[in-house]
Amino acid sequence: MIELTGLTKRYGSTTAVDRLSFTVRPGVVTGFLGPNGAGKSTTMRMIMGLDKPTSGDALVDGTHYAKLKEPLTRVGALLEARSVQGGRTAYNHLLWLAQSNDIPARRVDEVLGLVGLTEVARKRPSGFSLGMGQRLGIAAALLGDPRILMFDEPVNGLDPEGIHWIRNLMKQLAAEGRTVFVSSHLMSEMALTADHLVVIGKGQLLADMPMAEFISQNSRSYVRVRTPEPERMRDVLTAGGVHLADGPDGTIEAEGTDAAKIGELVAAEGVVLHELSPQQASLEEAFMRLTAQTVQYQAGPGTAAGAGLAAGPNWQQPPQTTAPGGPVDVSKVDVSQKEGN
Ligand SMILES: Nc1ncnc2c1ncn2[C@@H]1O[C@H](COP(=O)(O)OP(=O)(O)OP(=O)(O)O)[C@@H](O)[C@H]1O
Repeated sequence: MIELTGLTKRYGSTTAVDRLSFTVRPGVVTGFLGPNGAGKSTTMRMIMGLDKPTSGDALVDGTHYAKLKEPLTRVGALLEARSVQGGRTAYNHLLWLAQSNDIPARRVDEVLGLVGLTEVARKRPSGFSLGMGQRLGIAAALLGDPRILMFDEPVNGLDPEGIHWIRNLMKQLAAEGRTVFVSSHLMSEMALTADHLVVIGKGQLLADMPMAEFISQNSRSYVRVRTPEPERMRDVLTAGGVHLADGPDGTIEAEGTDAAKIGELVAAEGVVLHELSPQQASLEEAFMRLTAQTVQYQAGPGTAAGAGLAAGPNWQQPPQTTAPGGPVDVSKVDVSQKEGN
């Protein structure tokens, strides 16, 4: 278990992590999301004792990482900045780590096999591709067979087969009852991997809840309708009490009702439909919507994000999201450092 209590980190006038309190529990994959600069890496570094909190606490299994004896057997981590001694072979790098934590040498061969690097075990990591480097970092994290695993952007540089592999690996590690905490920018990947989400923006906690709840709380459900008779259809549906919004490419988005009701209303008036499809928001949409006002580095006009396509031009303001420790109204999160836009 990983427990954060009021964890805060300031660099001069920048508050990178702002009173974060949450618990990462065993048995599920917990995704850690936030826009660029939200404070994910800083949080993970503090959990690993690599950065000292300005205030607050980060505990792994009830203690500080720095106080763990043979830490690799308790916590395995792949952090963004990997430190692999260029002169050592992959095997010797892992062997050196194993020996420093009293881990038997045979475990080195095991983890090399597990991550698919057996054939290059005697090669130096300086010649490795980004994906191979990630695999070596994952091998190091798994070396001590720890109960707690943290991965910062683990699929970075991996090919589709590698991404598939790490997804299954994480699920398997969680199914074995381990604590698995993973950050990623790839929403589609996170949606397939994580059961639970912790979302931060500008260092503050925005959400801490199961994936399904996060998507339903932070997204709008609607039915997409396409018709060659838009005016007639608008009249019929509006008269039927359905709220309508303009969608892309001449589609109409009907809110607050289901496809069956819309079908019945238009059929009664003989309006022709070319499409009637309920829309389920994706994790990406829900994430963009929740964090829209906490994004530090934002694209300018003319890009998808700058044009507001992420949230959709007709979307309402984000709802209040309840996080442990109190509700956070994202519209009130400090946006004073926001750039551009
Ligand atoms: N060593 C440092 N000195 C000064 N500022 C720092 C330092 N490390 C991080 N920051 C700042 O703290 C904030 C959080 O950075 P952090 O790297 O933790 O965010 P992140 O969520 O991991 O971002 P990304 O998704 O882009 O990796 C940023 O504003 C960053 O510029």
